[in-house]
Amino acid sequence: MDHFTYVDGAMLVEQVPMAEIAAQVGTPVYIYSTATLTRHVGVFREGLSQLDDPLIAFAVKANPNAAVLATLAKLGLGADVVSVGELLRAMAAGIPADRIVFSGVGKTADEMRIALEKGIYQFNLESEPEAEMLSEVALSMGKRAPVAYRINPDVDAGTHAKISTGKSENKFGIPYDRALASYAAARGLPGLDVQGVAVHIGSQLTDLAPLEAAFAKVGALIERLRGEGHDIRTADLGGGLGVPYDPSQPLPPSPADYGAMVTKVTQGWNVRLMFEPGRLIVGNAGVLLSQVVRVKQGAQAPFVIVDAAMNDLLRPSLYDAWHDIRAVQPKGERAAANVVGPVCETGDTFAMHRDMDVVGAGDLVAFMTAGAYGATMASTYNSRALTPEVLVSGDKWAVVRARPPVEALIEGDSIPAWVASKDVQD
Ligand SMILES: Cc1ncc(COP(=O)(O)O)c(C=O)c1O
Ligand SMILES: N[C@@H](CCCC[NH3+])C(=O)O
Repeated sequence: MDHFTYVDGAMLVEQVPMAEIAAQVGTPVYIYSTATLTRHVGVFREGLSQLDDPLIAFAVKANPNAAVLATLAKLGLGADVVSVGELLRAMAAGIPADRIVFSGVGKTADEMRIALEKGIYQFNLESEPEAEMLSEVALSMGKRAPVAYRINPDVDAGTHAKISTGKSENKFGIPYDRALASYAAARGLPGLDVQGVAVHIGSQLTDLAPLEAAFAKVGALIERLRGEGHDIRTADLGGGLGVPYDPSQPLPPSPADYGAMVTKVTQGWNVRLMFEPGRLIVGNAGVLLSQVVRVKQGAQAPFVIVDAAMNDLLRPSLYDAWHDIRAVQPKGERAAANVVGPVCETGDTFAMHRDMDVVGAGDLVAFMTAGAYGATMASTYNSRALTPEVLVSGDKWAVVRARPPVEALIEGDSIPAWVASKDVQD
């Protein structure tokens, strides 16, 4: 698989004028590559080429930027959404409702109503009370909701504990052992059309074995459900395939290997297969460009203080995630450094004792593999503005999310009269 590789100040798949973007938009700024997005969709599709009409529903949570979604919509992808906000964003970007699947343990009645009005392809239910609520909402609208149950196969995905979703202690899905009972109960709910089975065991998976084990459990369940008279027509195999973050680590399994495994395991299932890739599509299609504010002496290694922080890219502080950090114009020298942001938290650290390009104040650095779970997880902590986003396509680039004006940093709150009043009260 090809990656969004960055060589001598330019990305391999697409020439990105980093310095020009930094000068015009300012830093920090997320930059996405259309060519790389397109390539990743192609590589994933190619991996699944032995399957009959699979539905590839991009996990919007990985990158909900409107221009990114519109690019993926043009390439024919559907969407996996987990909130009404994501549903509306996906549709506004041109993804049709009949390619949208709604996941998540906490869908509210209002969210269900809107998704039913739009006519989405499938609700992935995660509990019996949720099934009962959806049935009631659908009946009140004179509709039947197309549903699958997401099963929890109790498989260890071998990834970071905070992004593992398929172990019995995780909040996701219905217990595998209760699945037959849950499906039987769902069949008795008149507002539901039970059409499928779903699974998703975690993210950034670097081994196919746990995926294969989970899919085998789905296959066995489909057979038993059919035996009990359920008309199972879909199987949603989720997302989760990992991407390379650290060039010194072995490459994760390729989409071709994944596709071969899926083709083998799902032989004879006779369902429409669905997939929910997120990171694989966008991870290596984006970088976070930042500028070095200053370099400060440290006890063991210098602190390179950059203008991006944990509020812009949370993954290193939340999961100790590793992102490659490269100088846009390397000087040919390397040394150990600690890369930190300006936020008042020790956890606002991108790298410790990292062997990296030597950089100084004013230099641009790129955080690689930042297209997935980057901007989407940003916050305004420390009253910092949300990071702007840029999309590159060939020799064109455009700001696809503007940096809010400084004034916006104090907008939104209101001070009630009793607080504003100068009167001193009790
Ligand atoms: C239900 C579901 N589908 C798809 C995804 C996308 O996962 P990934 O970005 O690892 O492909 C996630 C996130 O882990 C998820 O929770
Ligand atoms: N946010 C996580 C992935 C979570 C996937 C959502 N279930 C990450 O950055 O790796």
